[in-house]
Amino acid sequence: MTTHETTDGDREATARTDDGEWRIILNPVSGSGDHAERVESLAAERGYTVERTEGSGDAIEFARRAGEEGARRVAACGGDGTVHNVAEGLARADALDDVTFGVVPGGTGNDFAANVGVRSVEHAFELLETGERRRIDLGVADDELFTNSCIAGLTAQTSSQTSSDMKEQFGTLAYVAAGLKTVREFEPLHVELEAKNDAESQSTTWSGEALCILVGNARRFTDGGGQANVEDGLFEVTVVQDMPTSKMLTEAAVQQFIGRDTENVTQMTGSEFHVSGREGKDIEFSLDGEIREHRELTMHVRERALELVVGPDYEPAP
Ligand SMILES: Nc1ncnc2c1ncn2[C@@H]1O[C@H](COP(=O)(O)OP(=O)(O)OP(=O)(O)O)[C@@H](O)[C@H]1O
Repeated sequence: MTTHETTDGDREATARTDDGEWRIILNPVSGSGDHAERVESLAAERGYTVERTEGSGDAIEFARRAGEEGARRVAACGGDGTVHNVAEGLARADALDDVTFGVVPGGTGNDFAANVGVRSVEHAFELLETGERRRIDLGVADDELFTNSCIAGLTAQTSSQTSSDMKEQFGTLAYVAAGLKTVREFEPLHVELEAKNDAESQSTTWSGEALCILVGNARRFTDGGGQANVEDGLFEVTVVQDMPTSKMLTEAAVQQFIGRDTENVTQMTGSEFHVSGREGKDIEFSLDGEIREHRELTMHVRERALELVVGPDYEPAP
């Protein structure tokens, strides 16, 4: 039994069905699809419950049900999309405050797991028992949660084709340049952007033609300290302005050399971020790799909204 504070201060008792064990929502087709049996057997040894998804909406539904049934420990096993969907399902059940969240990497990129120091399936199982718990920020894009990042533009289409190693090794511009090579035609985004920092009543605006907009909550984009701090209540936003590919490759080299951003790359931070297209067309956004379309989008940070099991290498702002 736990109690919840209601808005008018009354304490409301809620029956919960916590049995103290983990409930793992498993995407059996993520990554190379060879993790499911291993995960099920590790879970069975420990008496954890595994729920296998059978279709694309299942992870959200299973997580929502877990939240409604009062599960206290819920883990997502899959890639970034699975983590995204499980967090979203818990939010829909209004259960984020009541749950400890775990990540078992079983996807292709596993960016989120890597960012929070979870190295492998076996490592994840060790951590579920003994790992440190931290409260991390979540992003909200209109009504949908994201854990890692919200990306618009070129990289929204290509992020799934570029490994996270590559992003880390070569930095944002090289990553974007690599994206350009894989897409024959790409129209830059004509956008107006505004980042607001509520705590400091500051706002930064940008308008122009962007190749991509990277809004990071936890994701590592550049090797020069460009990772968003996942506990500071702020997004780290990187905007890459449209420029010829040849220039981009030169800038990528410069960026690599000086370790910070260049003329055509703008950085902003804020607890709120607004993107609006100037051409009345929908813009494709990748929320943790899940593609959505919006004509405009408002994002805000839910500061320290989720208790997460992290690995020993975890640092909020490496
Ligand atoms: N049983 C299933 N059958 C088909 N699709 C599924 C199933 N379960 C989940 N999905 C879909 O799989 C996608 C999530 O894949 P996920 O991102 O976790 O793996 P990945 O793409 O291999 O890894 P990463 O995003 O880390 O590179 C979601 O879009 C989800 O809807």
